[in-house]
Amino acid sequence: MATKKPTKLVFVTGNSNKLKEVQTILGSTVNLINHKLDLAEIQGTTQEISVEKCRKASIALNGPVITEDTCLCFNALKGLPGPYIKWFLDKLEHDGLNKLLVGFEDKSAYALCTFAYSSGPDSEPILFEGRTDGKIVPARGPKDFGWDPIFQPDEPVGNDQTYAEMLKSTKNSISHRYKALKKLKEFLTSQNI
Ligand SMILES: O=c1nc[nH]c2c1ncn2[C@H]1C[C@H](O)[C@@H](COP(=O)(O)OP(=O)(O)OP(=O)(O)O)O1
Ligand SMILES: [Mg+2]
Repeated sequence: MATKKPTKLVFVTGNSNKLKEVQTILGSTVNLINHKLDLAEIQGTTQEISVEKCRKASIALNGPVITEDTCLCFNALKGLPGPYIKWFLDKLEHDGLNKLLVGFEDKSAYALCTFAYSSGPDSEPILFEGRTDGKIVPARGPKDFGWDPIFQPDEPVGNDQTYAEMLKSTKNSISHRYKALKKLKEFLTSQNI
């Protein structure tokens, strides 16, 4: 039997760090093509935001696409900033995000990744979620990717490092993104895409 050609997938994102992680996690099974577009993001639930963003990307490119949305949710704040973390991070930075939790004993948080796949402009996007629990801590480690320095995941067991301090390979084995991609990959395989 001939070996299957790598799946060709267009990933619409303006974030090069996301792209790098997705490429590393998917490896050679998928021929990932990046289309850089800064898509407008609506307000609403994570699911609504993800569906709309993917729909817009699929219409813009007139073909099959994947998009990805990342939330950072503080339990003491009932899940906020959630999908709005980009703007909170931009204005408050690492220190300000820590200060949001000063009045709370509960520093727990979770990172939530949602991939959306659309087979074309007329199809309904399908979502794949991955979640990693942890806590918000004062920034530690390299500052090259978003809120990585202030998020200390509960995994691997006994972990005391932030995402930023970890080896990339460790982050990519337990991250919200890894877990969502695993589901997306299973779906693509099952659909022979
Ligand atoms: O693993 C991560 N570790 C640390 N920070 C992260 C991670 N993943 C996303 N981030 C940041 C980027 C942005 O500040 C916000 C998500 O916003 P989000 O709209 O999903 O990303 P984006 O606008 O940068 O790229 P896109 O063009 O794919 O929408 O959290
Ligand atoms: Mg965005």
